[in-house]
Amino acid sequence: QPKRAKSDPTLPPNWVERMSRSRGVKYYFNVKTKESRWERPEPEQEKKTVTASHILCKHRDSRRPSSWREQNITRTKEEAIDIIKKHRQDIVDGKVTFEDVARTESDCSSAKRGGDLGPFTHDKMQKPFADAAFALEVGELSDVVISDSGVHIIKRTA
Ligand SMILES: Cn1nc(-c2ccccc2)cc1C(=O)N[C@H](Cc1nc2ccccc2[nH]1)C(=O)O
Repeated sequence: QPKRAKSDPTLPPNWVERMSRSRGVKYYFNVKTKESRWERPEPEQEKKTVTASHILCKHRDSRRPSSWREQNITRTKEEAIDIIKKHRQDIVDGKVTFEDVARTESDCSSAKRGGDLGPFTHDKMQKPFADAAFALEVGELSDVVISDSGVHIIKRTA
């Protein structure tokens, strides 16, 4: 009889709560899809999606301080905020397009698509990012958004 996964009534079907040995924090695992995620899946997962692009500037305390553009990222969080603010000003001033900045400057692997993340439901992204993205009107540019990944600006595209 296989060990039954501890089923938690407040989790959606097939989701179980686990403990990450390496980080010593809880994470969630879907025994059916084998998907794992840090964010707790909400029972009434919103099916509403937004489509957005972002520019990410990582820093030395980012969840993964490495990217396609820089093997070992050592800038401070404050420096990352300054960099993102400069990008945002250049975009607002019309000196550059969001997509062109994302393509060369973003520390996210979505850079190759001009920062496009595609459509996503609220539960799929880290909360601060999802909250900011879902608060935008289509076409709107966010203020600076801080997540465990680093410092972002977000443009909602649909
Ligand atoms: C959420 N996501 N989508 C892509 C993506 C999408 C389309 C095409 C290629 C990559 C990459 C990622 C991703 O998590 N990238 C991380 C950085 C990161 N952390 C994020 C947190 C919230 C939203 C986007 C984020 N991107 C990385 O490259 O280290």
